[in-house]
Amino acid sequence: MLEAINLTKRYGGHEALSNLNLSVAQGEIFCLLGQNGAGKTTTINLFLGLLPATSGKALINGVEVKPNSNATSKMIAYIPEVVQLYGNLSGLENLDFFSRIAGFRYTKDELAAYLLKAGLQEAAHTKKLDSYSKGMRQKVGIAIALSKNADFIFMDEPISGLDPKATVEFTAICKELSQMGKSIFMATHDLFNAVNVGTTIGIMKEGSLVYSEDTKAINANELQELYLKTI
Ligand SMILES: Nc1ncnc2c1ncn2[C@@H]1O[C@H](COP(=O)(O)OP(=O)(O)OP(=O)(O)O)[C@@H](O)[C@H]1O
Repeated sequence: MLEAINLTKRYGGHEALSNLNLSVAQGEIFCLLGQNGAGKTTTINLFLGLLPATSGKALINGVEVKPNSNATSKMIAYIPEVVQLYGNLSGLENLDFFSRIAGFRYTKDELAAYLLKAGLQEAAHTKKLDSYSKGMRQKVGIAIALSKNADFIFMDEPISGLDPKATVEFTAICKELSQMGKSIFMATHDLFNAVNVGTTIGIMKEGSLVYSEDTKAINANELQELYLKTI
């Protein structure tokens, strides 16, 4: 379970996040919407332990992130908009490198199995990252998350810039991860995709969570109308 309890972040005099309260259960996909500057990335960075909270708590499985980020970082994986990998290494070599950094050693077959599970076709495994599309890079990012046995996966704008086929593939992988019991927390600007992949939708405005609802309660058109009214 991910939890934010009265989580607040100020940068100097500017309150970027105000008393955020939310929880994300096992298998849930929480899609956080909001305009540029609403506080989505700040929220993710607080859970990743990259920033100290001004007040309140970010908890991962009941463990407060900031004083224990060595422990909580083992439970989480992060997929940014552009997954940063080594361009002169192959997908397999990148996965080997990053899983070793996380403390895991896998055989070549095990690494290949993670890449396949993340949807990366075998023919690409030994090609250099420089030749990969954005969608293929993201699949390596997901394979890294799987190889770390991370139960909580944070994603910041993961489908921005993906073509429709890569978006559909990415959505399918997210749903599979959720069925495996992983919790996903995703910041996105894509309302349609949020309704499609999310189990919960949140809307953030000026650092406050102003809407949070089960996706079953709303369709894409209703969400668009609500979003435009809300922000
Ligand atoms: N390191 C920082 N120092 C000062 N202000 C910051 C810093 N990082 C973010 N902010 C401010 O905090 C607010 C929230 O920013 P944040 O990046 O969390 O928004 P966001 O919802 O992720 O936006 P976007 O959709 O553009 O990524 C903004 O007003 C931003 O300018």
